[in-house]
Amino acid sequence: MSVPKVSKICCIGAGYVGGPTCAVIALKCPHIQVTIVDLNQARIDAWNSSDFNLPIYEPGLEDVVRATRGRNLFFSTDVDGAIRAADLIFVSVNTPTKKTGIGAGYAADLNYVEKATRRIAQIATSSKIVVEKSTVPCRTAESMRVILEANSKPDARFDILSNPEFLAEGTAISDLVSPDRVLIGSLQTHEGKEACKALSEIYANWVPQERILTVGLWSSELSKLAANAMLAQRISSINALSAICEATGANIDEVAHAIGKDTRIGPKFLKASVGFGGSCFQKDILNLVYLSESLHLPEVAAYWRQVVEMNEYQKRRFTRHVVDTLFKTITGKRIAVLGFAFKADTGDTRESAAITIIKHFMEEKALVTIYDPQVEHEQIWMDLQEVSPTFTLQQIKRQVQIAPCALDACAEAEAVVIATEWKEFITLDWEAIYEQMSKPAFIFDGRLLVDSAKLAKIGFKVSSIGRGAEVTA
Ligand SMILES: NC(=O)c1ccc[n+]([C@@H]2O[C@H](COP(=O)([O-])OP(=O)(O)OC[C@H]3O[C@@H](n4cnc5c(N)ncnc54)[C@H](O)[C@@H]3O)[C@@H](O)[C@H]2O)c1
Ligand SMILES: O=c1ccn([C@@H]2O[C@H](COP(=O)(O)OP(=O)(O)O[C@H]3O[C@H](CO)[C@@H](O)[C@H](O)[C@H]3O)[C@@H](O)[C@H]2O)c(=O)[nH]1
Repeated sequence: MSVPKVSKICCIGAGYVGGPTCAVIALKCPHIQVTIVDLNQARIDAWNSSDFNLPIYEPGLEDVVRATRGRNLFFSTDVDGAIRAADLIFVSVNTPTKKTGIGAGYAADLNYVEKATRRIAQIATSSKIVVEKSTVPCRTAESMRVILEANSKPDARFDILSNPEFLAEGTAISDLVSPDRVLIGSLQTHEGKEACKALSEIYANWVPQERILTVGLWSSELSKLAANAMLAQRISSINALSAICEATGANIDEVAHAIGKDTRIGPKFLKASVGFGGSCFQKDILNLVYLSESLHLPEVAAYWRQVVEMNEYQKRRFTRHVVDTLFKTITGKRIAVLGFAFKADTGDTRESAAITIIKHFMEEKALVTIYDPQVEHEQIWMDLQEVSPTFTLQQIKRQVQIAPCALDACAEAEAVVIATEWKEFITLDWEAIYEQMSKPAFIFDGRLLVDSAKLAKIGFKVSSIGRGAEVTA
């Protein structure tokens, strides 16, 4: 068997990964027709919208879609048609943490992956390369293979590859255009290696060969969980140190800079924060914890679980510090929360630290005003309802407001909390904000974003994560 020729690609799942990933493939491979399909009609309509009001906010994404949509990139709800036509199918559906049943709270819910796999087996009338793009537990490809083989038509054979995605939201397009590496896992059989070559050739249209790593299937699957666990572990480590800094007068930025200069450690992912968020870190570590427990490795499970526990501690510690500083009560006090997304340059709020912090503020009966430049208001209400099921939406709205700009959010507030590292918060008219706030005016910088000395000069009482005593004028 020779390397299969790929002229048509189907991507199942038009979300944060499927959309940008396959849009960039379409951009870089004009000779390949790429169809991204989803069951969610509203999402597909947004991808197809005439004013390019795309379902996700990602810098540079609109330009890529403008250049390719209708040329060799198509969005559709015709899942079966796209499966039938494709030579290669990416499975890029969601794999959230299970909420109920065996492994609830830890294991990945593989229901969406299984449904997509069964659909492929049912519909395909010719051979396909099926690529796991979703983040899945180690050996999921084996389950996919069994399902596909048990249900396939006589002329259809399937080769399964693992090709985890490493893009980060907010920088997805540059990560995809210039990835640190592309990882492809395959069975080490002749057919597996040929399928791997077919996918490598697609990436080779723009990714240098030395950055395309080909490994075994299980190594590829595990590497994705491992990469996220290692990245999150760095953040929990620096956040643990930030607590020591606050208690001793050391400065976490100085510590991070000093240790990051060691080339064995490196400077990235050492920014102390109010806690990591996003749809991946927590989910993937919990998945690794579950995997370790399933493999009867309780010490390994406990080690990784601690990364998530430290993150929860950091969020609790931050809220407690706000309450303590505001004279041990925030009941009825106005608090402006700047930022609701889990990081800057995205409208995504999944597992955002802001959600947990605001929940704690609501429990303390504070009056919260939120401003975020990208997050849809409906999303904020949905997130707050989900995190506080004992509150009705009406009750939430009595305590929480959403402001159209940062200045409005801060008006008459007693404290400003910076929860997301949006650049625009650095250059706000802080003097005007100070004028409008109750005094003493507090700022709690959960992202080490603003110039605390400058703000202290204006009159603010500034408190930054991982910095000793509060900076005041
Ligand atoms: N978000 C990220 O930055 C990121 C980065 C790397 C990897 N991942 C992983 O990629 C996967 C997808 O993540 P996401 O953030 O894009 O999720 P998402 O929820 O944004 O998108 C998944 C999409 O799949 C669709 N879908 C589910 N089942 C389907 C089916 N049977 N047929 C057609 N469509 C179906 C859903 O409607 C949804 O639109 C996850 O496993 C995630 O862990 C995410
Ligand atoms: O030094 C840092 C770096 C990040 N964060 C926070 O950590 C979270 C995650 O940030 P980031 O990793 O940049 O964004 P994600 O989009 O969640 O990307 C991660 O998760 C993706 C999904 O698996 C992977 O593909 C990426 O490689 C991995 O970086 C965010 O809340 C950040 O604010 C910090 O607090 N300090």
